[in-house]
Amino acid sequence: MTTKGPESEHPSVTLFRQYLRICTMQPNPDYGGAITFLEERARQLGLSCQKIEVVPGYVITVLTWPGTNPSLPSILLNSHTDVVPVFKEHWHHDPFEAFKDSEGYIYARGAQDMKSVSIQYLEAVRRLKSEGHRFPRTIHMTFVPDEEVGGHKGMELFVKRPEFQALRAGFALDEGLANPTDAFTVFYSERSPWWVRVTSTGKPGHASRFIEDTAVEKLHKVISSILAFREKEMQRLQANPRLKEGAVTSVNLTKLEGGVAFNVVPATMSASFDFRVAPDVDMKAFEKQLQSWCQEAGEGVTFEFAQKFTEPRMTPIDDTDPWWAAFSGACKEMNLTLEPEIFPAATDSRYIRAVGIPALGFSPMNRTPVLLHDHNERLHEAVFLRGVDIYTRLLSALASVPALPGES
Ligand SMILES: CSCC[C@H](NC=O)C(=O)O
Ligand SMILES: [Zn+2]
Ligand SMILES: [Zn+2]
Repeated sequence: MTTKGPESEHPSVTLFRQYLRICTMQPNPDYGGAITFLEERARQLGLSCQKIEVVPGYVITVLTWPGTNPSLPSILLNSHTDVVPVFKEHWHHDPFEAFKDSEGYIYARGAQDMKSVSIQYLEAVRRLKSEGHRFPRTIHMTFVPDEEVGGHKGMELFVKRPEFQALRAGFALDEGLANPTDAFTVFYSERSPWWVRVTSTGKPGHASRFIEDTAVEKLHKVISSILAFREKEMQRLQANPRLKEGAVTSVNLTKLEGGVAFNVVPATMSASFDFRVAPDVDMKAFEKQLQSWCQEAGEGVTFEFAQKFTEPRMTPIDDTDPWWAAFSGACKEMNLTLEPEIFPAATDSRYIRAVGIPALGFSPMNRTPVLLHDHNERLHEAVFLRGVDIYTRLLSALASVPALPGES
């Protein structure tokens, strides 16, 4: 591909790179900078801009393009403004410079997750507006904080607010993942994060002795049970090529804490696990399973949750569903191949679905390696620009879905 000089760069790419330069990295995101940028976009696009502070310092920004039939439920385009931390020494370019190499790859934290999508929404709306289109359904673009640390000060609170109800969302789009093949992945559900800390207590003493009933011995038993379960789920995934990662439950041991000295047997030890529970799992039974793994290990072994989501939902993906028909129909017209899957991690879609709004996770990045949260996160400008084209068609289709039975 020939390299274009900066003077010939597509304005959507320039805007994308400007947004990437705002350092909204956790744990100290420059949310103010992002909001100022979005307010300016609203002004330029002639859209109204609402700001809803759900917790002091945590603002949801909503840009609205009214439809011609405001009595119809709206289309919600959600994206989060925060990004995850970087290990700067592993990057080939400054992660907040949005460097574009001679081939057209844009390197930046947030290039895939998910500042690309935010700008693609905005640029698709800009294009449709400038071409003079109007659609029956209102389109709201929500820009939310806090997603990367769980959304507890973002979307989780927002969906319970009257301002959210007032948007009257009938259908939502949120983030997905890149796909290295020619196809595009679309997510109709997601696994539920369960962060579990197991704490074991036992007899302390001098570390030169064979002390019985130690905290470590019992914790070791729990770890073995959970890692055996991990192995079983992994085998189940590997044995069935039809199963994708999101369809089984995963777990990783992510923290071990305890101990005071080499020669002191500690009275307490803990292990932290990141479970991602598949949406078809009976959650009550699964919690009982956790309980029995702890009980079987002996006295004084307990567990607590640092994160527990229990309301997974599936967005319909059969052709009789009008939203899916509009989404997949528009993709078909563009000759895009879709691969519907369950999102393996967690996004704000889980809160949207849990209040009864169908949502699809979709980030239009094909022929792109999955680099979210990774070093050298990058996106090719051509893939980015094609994404704007794709949203242009998708929004036209979704915002034109006629009144559904029961909608007025
Ligand atoms: C479970 S709260 C943290 C949410 C986070 N989301 C994106 O990576 C994730 O770890 O899935
Ligand atoms: Zn994300
Ligand atoms: Zn992320």
